[in-house]
Amino acid sequence: MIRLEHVTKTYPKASRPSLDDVSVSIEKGDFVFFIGPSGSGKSTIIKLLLHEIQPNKGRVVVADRDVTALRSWKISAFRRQIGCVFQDFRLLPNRTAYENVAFALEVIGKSQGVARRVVPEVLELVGLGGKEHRYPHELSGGEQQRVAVARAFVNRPLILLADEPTGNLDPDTSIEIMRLLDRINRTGTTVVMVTHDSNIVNQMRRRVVEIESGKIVRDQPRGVYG
Ligand SMILES: Nc1ncnc2c1ncn2[C@@H]1O[C@H](COP(=O)(O)OP(=O)(O)OP(=O)(O)O)[C@@H](O)[C@H]1O
Repeated sequence: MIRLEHVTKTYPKASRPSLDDVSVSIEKGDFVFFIGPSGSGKSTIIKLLLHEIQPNKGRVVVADRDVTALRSWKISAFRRQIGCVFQDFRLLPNRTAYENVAFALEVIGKSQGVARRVVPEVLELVGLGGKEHRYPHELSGGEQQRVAVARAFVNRPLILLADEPTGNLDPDTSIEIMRLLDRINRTGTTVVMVTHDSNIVNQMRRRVVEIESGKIVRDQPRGVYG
């Protein structure tokens, strides 16, 4: 589902590569944690997968597509296959939970009729039934992240990328969000998550890929934080 082949990324003006000859392969339906110290290159991987940045060397393959060769007019269709969740939720503040999720359908041209059917279903799935009409500021951090997960999942993406999704949440709320990601993974969605949260990694016992100074130093099935 995802392959990095000998990927090197050096940002402009940087003195050393942020990723240095990295190769990793992720199968359909996998659940993978990327861990490592601050600045080790984890978010750079996420940005490469989203085609936000290009590698200097190597190939990035996502959903059987060589992302490095993707034509610009194909980028938005490509990104539709990927749902994203971030540490800071990134909800639209002046739209309700329902509208935030419906917006993800709207931008890909789905009708309001489809939204009326699908959005309540997915909000129910993330445990927000009854809170559809709340604005983000009327929801707790955990609830806001549930909205973000619902928005990421509403198009049933092949891949869910989560960059520190529990970074702003307390331990109990973090576990609830992880349960949700686990459920989504069990529907066949490949989940790639960047995290510093050792509790979560140790509880989930999924594949762990550890990065240090732009290199993979550990790749372990059912790993722990270490
Ligand atoms: N746009 C940029 N321009 C120059 N250097 C960058 C840029 N983005 C990231 N870097 C550098 O690349 C390296 C890897 O950064 P990256 O954000 O991938 O790390 P990370 O592992 O996600 O860190 P954190 O856990 O703190 O989020 C760091 O040394 C960082 O300073």
